[in-house]
Amino acid sequence: MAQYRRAGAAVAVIRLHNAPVNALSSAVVQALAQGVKKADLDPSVKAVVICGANGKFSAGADIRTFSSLQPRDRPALAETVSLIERSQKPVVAAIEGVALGGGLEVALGCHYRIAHAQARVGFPEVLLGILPAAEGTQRLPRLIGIPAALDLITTGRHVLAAEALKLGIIDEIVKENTVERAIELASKVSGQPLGPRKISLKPVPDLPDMEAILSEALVKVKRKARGRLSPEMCIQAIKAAVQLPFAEGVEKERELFRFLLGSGQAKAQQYAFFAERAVEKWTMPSGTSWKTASAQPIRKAAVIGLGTMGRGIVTSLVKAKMLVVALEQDQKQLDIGREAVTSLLQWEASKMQQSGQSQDICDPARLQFTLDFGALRDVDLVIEAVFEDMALKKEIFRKLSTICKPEAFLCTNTSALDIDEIAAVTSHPHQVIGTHFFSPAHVMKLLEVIRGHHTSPTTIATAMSLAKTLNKVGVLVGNCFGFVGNRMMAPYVEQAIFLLEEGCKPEEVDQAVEGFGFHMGPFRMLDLAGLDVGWRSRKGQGLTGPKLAPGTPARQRESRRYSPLPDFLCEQGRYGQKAGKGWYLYEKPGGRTANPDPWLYNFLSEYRETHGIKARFVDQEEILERCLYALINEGFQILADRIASAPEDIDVIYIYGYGWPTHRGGPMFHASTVGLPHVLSRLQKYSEAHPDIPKLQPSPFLKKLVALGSPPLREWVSHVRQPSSKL
Ligand SMILES: CCCCCCCC(=O)CC(=O)SCCNC(=O)CCNC(=O)[C@H](O)C(C)(C)COP(=O)(O)OP(=O)(O)OC[C@H]1O[C@@H](n2cnc3c(N)ncnc32)[C@H](O)[C@@H]1OP(=O)(O)O
Ligand SMILES: NC(=O)C1=CN([C@@H]2O[C@H](COP(=O)(O)OP(=O)(O)OC[C@H]3O[C@@H](n4cnc5c(N)ncnc54)[C@H](O)[C@@H]3O)[C@@H](O)[C@H]2O)C=CC1
Repeated sequence: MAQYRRAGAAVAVIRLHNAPVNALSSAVVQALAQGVKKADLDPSVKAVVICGANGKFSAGADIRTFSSLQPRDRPALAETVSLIERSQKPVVAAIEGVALGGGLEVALGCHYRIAHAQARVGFPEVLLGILPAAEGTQRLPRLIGIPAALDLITTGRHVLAAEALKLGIIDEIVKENTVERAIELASKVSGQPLGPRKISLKPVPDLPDMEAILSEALVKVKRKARGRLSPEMCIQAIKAAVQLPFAEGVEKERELFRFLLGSGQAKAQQYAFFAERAVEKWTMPSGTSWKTASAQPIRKAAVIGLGTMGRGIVTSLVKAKMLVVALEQDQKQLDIGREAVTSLLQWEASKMQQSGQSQDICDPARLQFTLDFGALRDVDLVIEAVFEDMALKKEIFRKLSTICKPEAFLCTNTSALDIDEIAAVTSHPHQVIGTHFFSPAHVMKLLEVIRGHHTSPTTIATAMSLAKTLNKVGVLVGNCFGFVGNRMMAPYVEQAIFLLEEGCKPEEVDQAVEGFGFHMGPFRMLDLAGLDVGWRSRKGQGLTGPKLAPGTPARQRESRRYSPLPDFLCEQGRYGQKAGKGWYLYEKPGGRTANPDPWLYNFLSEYRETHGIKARFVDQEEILERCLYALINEGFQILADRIASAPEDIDVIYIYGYGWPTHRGGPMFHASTVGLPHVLSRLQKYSEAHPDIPKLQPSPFLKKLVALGSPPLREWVSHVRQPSSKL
């Protein structure tokens, strides 16, 4: 928990010990406090060093214990941090690996801080829905000033040792032997006055425009947070550091922490933290899992197609220091792709430079642009990102099967198509897998990994490991049209469009959804993605266009309600942002500011008139419930079909791929929070009102869970019927 030893004659070393990240459980905190007291009482000890086992200082408070914390609990960690600072003997923090959250608070209680060059420090609490509650919001501003403290505490970003030194968080960087150097320093400074080293005694560095800085920060976080409480509370705590003496500031910090802890958002964000880690531990319905399958190393990869997705995928691979072959269909597209990739890599390099990281990512020797499939002979893995066209994809995979080495992994970035159909044209279907990146692929953290019927565990392990290498979160899912993410998106978008027919404006629907916390409402999202994408898919399915049977009613397909509104927009060339008009009007083609469009209002009125629809007022509650509960309902069906193996998989996909607000924990977590009987009853109500919309009819699995008394989310999958014909 915390080992106490003597180093030389006069220095005591306290080593935090709680694998894997030295989380500060109450036992660790207690042992740390005992160590500090013991050193203080021992006259032969002249100085103390605090460090962590396994090359890590500490990743902070033990998040797993938060669910059992009562809002009234006194944070023992804060008392220990004070105890360290009050020590009569100099205490030096030797920071290796990470000092995050409570870990950094412990370090700030120390009188000196030495860090290894690769160490990272930060206050990520805001990302867990809380704030640094062991006096961190009061010490950090005193140490580094208000603007830098605001940045660190409200974003939760990790800071590398070099930046931490510049900011004044640490006193010294070492390249090796961090603990030994800390022991040397401790010996050297013993006997020196400690007053100037106690951060709590320092004033917050004054600035003439302090009020303005704090108010601007508040406006900024409110705009970005979309209903998330913790960033705003962090600012209030920092404000207390400016306005109140230390002890009163600490009281305020505790009060805000208690409020956040009881808010429900903290629970959702902590669930999301563990869900992200749980999805790494994938299991196939056969029982094969991450424990037994091993990934193959990928040194050289190829990307086919350098359009919207391919260029971002290439950038991600290059950033991860892989050798990359980038292939296009003709010289013109190759030149366009090369230019796009080069500028993305330059942008990445400048970002890395700003954060003090090395930026040798643009090394041209690692990247080869070609039109020649022969250049793919020795690659370990290929990612196909050509047009969403089954015939074209099959042609490519047939070619890959003959050209690539037999052990190469063949991945497709298709957003919805059947992985098995693609795999069937190759001679190694067990090495074919879906790797569904999200746009922009070099930014978005999600990688939906789709296993086909024949995909081998090694192929899955390799794709999941690729996600990690690319600094993404891989989620393994089953094969069906749209997989998990896009399959759930379909009923959500469908409801949004039906709501327009019934009387809403696009901005009303978007505002309701954005008010819930989404980055973007459905119509802004559709305009960004391009309306032609869905139009092509609907034409392919015969829902519109030349394949549509003559005489098909305009608003019905196979006795289900259908809205031709998006088809009509596409027929008018209103493809969204790229065309300068879609559901909104933009300042120019490619413009980004969505303005309400009077043309669309007229168009909607005429459409309603033509089809005899009487426009009605739809309130925010109905907008939200119809869009979100239709999406969640599909999530239950996906669990029942065993396309996702746990609700956490769905939630992580929605948080990282579709901008679902983290403070609401993901769609399935949200359903568990509002209560399954409530979701069921609302779906029942809406499906009775709209019997021609099958996606509003409650999933039998949701009904089953309600009948079982709504068990907690972690038990849902144990109630899924086995086995499923899908697998
Ligand atoms: C008692 C009441 C006190 C109230 C006072 C409040 C005091 C505060 O101010 C509150 C806090 O400290 S909150 C904690 C702040 N710290 C963090 O958010 C760091 C979270 N961890 C990380 O970022 C990465 O794990 C990290 C960068 C550290 C490592 O990343 P890796 O990719 O190498 O490894 P992971 O797979 O993420 O993690 C390995 C295993 O460790 C578990 N874990 C990580 N941090 C934890 C933490 N702080 N508490 C408990 N478990 C933690 C993680 O879940 C994973 O476990 P398994 O999934 O079982 O393997
Ligand atoms: N655009 C998006 O937001 C997302 C798209 N996807 C999927 O990714 C794939 C690619 O989509 P986008 O990048 O949007 O398409 P895109 O139209 O922007 O780019 C496709 C590229 O493939 C190239 N290409 C076509 N045939 C080729 C061939 N025979 N050999 C080499 N290159 C060829 C084209 O020249 C073009 O540059 C599709 O399957 C799509 O469904 C997946 C996730 C998101």
